[in-house]
Amino acid sequence: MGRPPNLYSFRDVDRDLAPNLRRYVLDQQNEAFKRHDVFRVAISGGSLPKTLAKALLAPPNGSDEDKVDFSKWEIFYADERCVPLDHEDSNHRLVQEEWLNKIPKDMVQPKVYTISEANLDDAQETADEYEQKLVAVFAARDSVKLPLFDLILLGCGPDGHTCSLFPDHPLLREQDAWILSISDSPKPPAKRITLSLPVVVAAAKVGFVATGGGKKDVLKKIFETEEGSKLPCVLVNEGAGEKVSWFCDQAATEGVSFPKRSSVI
Ligand SMILES: O=C(O)[C@H](O)[C@@H](O)[C@H](O)[C@H](O)COP(=O)(O)O
Repeated sequence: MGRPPNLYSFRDVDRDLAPNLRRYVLDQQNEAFKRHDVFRVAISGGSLPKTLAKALLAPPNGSDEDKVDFSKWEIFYADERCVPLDHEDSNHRLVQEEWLNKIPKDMVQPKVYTISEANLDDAQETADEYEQKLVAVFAARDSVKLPLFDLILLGCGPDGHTCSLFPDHPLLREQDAWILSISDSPKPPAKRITLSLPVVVAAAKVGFVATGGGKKDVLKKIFETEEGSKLPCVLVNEGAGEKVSWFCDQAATEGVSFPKRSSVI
């Protein structure tokens, strides 16, 4: 690994973490606009969309750097469950309810790339169809090795999983595909699709959001013990190094002695 990831620990989610997460996401948005006038971001489900809404739907401070321009956002799912888009297990439905539906209607809405509902019984087919959507956006697979997201925002499970990449699962060894299917997810529902590890590691930036006392043990494993060395979150830290930032609260980082920061500025 080159330089280590950044670990931020904030006192309070609403007052400290959310404004810092906003600043971080908008920095990545502004950099992406300079590069190609569009912001391509992938997001997970879990508790992340709620925190993201707190960060991104807050009133702007009036400065140029603080403008969210959803009209140039392209949102993808870092992982998705193979269920209809209006199903209670759908990450898209969760993201809509927690965040997207709350974007003021007079703003141009972001473009959202959802999975196809055509073959949900067949997780591999659903993964292939989603990969084709990425190919159409990021260029043909024979011309680029990997899609380059401007930002991937992820959660971290208590077992150290991220996206739908679970500890010790053979999918972690996949080097070629962009989107993978899993039919034996230990976290229900069993059938899902997920970005592959090489796609996550290739992103310009990767942001994790992990809050609450329930994340304390896994964060200690990820940042401090050899036992954590094969966990999917550790593989992202090792692969992407300083491109990775962890947005945590004090409850989650209690007892973690890895150097912590308390502001992105
Ligand atoms: O579809 C999913 O199950 C999620 O995308 C999953 O990868 C999630 O991000 C983690 O399990 C963390 O979830 P919490 O933030 O709720 O702990």
